[in-house]
Amino acid sequence: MDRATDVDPGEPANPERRPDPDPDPDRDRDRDPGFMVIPRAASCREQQERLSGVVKNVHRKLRRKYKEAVGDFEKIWREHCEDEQTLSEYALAMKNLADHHWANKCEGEGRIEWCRSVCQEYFLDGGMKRMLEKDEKNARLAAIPPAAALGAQPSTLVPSSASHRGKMRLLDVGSCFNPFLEFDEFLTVGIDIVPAVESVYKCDFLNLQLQQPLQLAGDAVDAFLRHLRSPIDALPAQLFHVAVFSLLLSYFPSPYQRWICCKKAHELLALNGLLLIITPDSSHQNRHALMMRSWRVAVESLGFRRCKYVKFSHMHLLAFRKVSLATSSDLVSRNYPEMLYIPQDYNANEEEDGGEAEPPQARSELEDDQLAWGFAELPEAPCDSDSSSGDSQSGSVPGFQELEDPILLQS
Ligand SMILES: C[S@@+](CC[C@H](N)C(=O)[O-])C[C@H]1O[C@@H](n2cnc3c(N)ncnc32)[C@H](O)[C@@H]1O
Repeated sequence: MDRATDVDPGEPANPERRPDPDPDPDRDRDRDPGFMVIPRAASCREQQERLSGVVKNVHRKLRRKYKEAVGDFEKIWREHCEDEQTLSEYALAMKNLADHHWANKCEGEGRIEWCRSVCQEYFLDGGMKRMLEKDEKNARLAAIPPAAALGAQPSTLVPSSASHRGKMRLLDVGSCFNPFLEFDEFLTVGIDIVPAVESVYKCDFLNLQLQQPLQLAGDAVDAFLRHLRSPIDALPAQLFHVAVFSLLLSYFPSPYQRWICCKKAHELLALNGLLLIITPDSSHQNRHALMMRSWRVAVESLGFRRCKYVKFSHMHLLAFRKVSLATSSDLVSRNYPEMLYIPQDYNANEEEDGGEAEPPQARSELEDDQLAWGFAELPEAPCDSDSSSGDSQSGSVPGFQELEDPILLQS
């Protein structure tokens, strides 16, 4: 059993501590990794490292099991989801980090605020309308001679639904502590395999069943969402305006599960809905440009188009809009799921060195394919046809210990 889970919260883990001449109810909690109460004596940094250790151990253990079992993910995943003690400790640790260590914007780097502002701009301040008009203009330019296009009239095909009314229906996958619930502009549905708070529904997104879209008016759809019950096993397609994967995809040990998630998000979103992906990385923004390019190609192949990309010091933040109802992926000619890799997928010895590895040096055909156009992948790069302005913060060069799941380690 892992150190972090080998603790009975009802008993001090180390019997040598007894008898206690000066019993302090919080003292054992200070020492036991199973307790998530904020200790008085330990420094903020130590608390944060301990909590992030609990979280990182779960990620590592899952990756290790996946590698050892040579990819029999279904069995490993089932066992993982049944390990309630480990997952509850994980959920508490994440909530504790969010409540006590990431409350300061620069610690969690305002990822939730970023999602909020992207949605505001896109749905409420005319961003979607501008993008649709641009699409239409580009389509006209592609179809008719440029001279004629110069005299083209303003858009007539942009649907009136491009201006949003009512609440934005937001699905937060891996929500843990339901960070979007407090915002009035969203009708939030938070789901997680192990919710840290009651308002989050229990749901395994990997195994979520999809149903036919609801044929209901907007108000009735809202009512449907307000009456969901835990656990959620199935949801109708095209239900949401926004799907958020905040620090979700790197939880999974294989690119294929990340792919399944993106595919499900595509089906659950209405046309022109947004998929927001946030993934940890403390490296300088150019270091994993190839990886981000690769993610873009994979996600776009599902019928999305990237509309925003920002690099914060410790994470990448991407917004994709759903531009077609059909999924266009051709899995025969290109292995799109494999494109959703993360550095940890290639690190065989992460338990020993705790560091981060790069993909193998010898390039595969796939990487060769990407390399030709990969180097230009920079946040808000001019090649990003949909880019609207946005802050792009360059990352600081991380210390060695910050390399793996860095967001969980920063002080
Ligand atoms: C690193 S936490 C991120 C929490 C939160 N979104 C944030 O940004 O702080 C990842 C969360 O994803 C959840 N998760 C992992 N696999 C999941 C799945 N298949 N379905 C739903 N939630 C999942 C975990 O339980 C965990 O709470």
